[in-house]
Amino acid sequence: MTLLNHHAEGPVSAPPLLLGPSLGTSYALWDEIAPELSISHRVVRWDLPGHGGSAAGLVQEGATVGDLAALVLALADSLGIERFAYAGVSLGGAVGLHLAVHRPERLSSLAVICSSAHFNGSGPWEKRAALVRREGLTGLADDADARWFAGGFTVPRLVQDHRDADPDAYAACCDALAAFDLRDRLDGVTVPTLLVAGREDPATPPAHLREIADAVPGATLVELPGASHLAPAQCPKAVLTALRAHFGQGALQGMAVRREVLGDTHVDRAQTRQTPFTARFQDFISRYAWGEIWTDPTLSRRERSMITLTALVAHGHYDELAMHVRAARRNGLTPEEIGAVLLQTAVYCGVPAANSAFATAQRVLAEEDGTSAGG
Ligand SMILES: O=C(O)CCC(=O)CC(=O)O
Repeated sequence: MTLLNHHAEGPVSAPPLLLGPSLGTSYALWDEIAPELSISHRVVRWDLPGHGGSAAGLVQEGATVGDLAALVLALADSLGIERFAYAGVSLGGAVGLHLAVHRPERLSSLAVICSSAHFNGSGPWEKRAALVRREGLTGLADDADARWFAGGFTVPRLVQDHRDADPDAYAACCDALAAFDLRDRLDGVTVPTLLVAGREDPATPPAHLREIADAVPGATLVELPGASHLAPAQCPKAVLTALRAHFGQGALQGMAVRREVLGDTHVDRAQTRQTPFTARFQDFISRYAWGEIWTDPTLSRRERSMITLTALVAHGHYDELAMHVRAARRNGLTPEEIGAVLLQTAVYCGVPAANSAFATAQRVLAEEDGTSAGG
């Protein structure tokens, strides 16, 4: 299958972040931002069909945002990326909203920039698609600066990309915008969502982003003064700051839970011992184990402690077991309950494993509670 043209940067082991472009542009829209984000993420930016380096034949007349989202998922699949953070501008943002509504299991976090849950109905886009199918893109590209940028700013490369886009693919993308309306699905979005609006954006003014922010539970809205429709190109620093804060949230939240469960002493020690070599691993633990798994309310912290103790016994990780016996006490398990968990591991993990586990737990409980853990 032909894939969307894309550019990947950043460590392959870093959390994936996909960046989507707006109509008429290419992944060059992210030139000022992607290299910065790739310090902490595996950044994959992609081109719309018939734009940049993507084949025009990837979309046909009557295309939908769902079709574009399917192409993005095919790209992610081809790169072995199951779950990813996503940021998109305008049509690229609509793709992100579609994924959040229809394929939430694929998204860890979403940023929708200068975009909307609807693009003012089908009329203007049907007209634009017909114009481009008839006359090509030259006229529209000539006017691009006024639609995309504020205050005489321009990015010649992006305007050139607009001029060079394939008219039929561009028109098919207009068809997708014409049919797009997710307003009545926004209250079901569960992925952490950031909205970024350009105060000077004539295409998707702040009211469009505010409408999403008001409907999506827990969403955050940032409005950028001086930014028009292509905020990542015109105000890259402000957009980068907003994206960093949003996509770094998992690590912050995870660190708070990590401290609650493992205690400040342990976490401070781990932080002090951190080196450039281990920093990525420490960040991964905070963000993923603590920011995603331990924060998931489906199971209580007591239940998670019981599962974790069992898994550590099963694999003979006695140093980690000692740490998690302390965590289990902090999560409310009594010494008797910890003993009952370890007794059960004797059945499912084996008596020698449980024997070592009891010795470890007895030592820790004696230190923690100043008792001999029931003798
Ligand atoms: O180029 C424009 O006129 C803006 C088009 C729009 O709002 C959709 C997009 O940028 O993806």
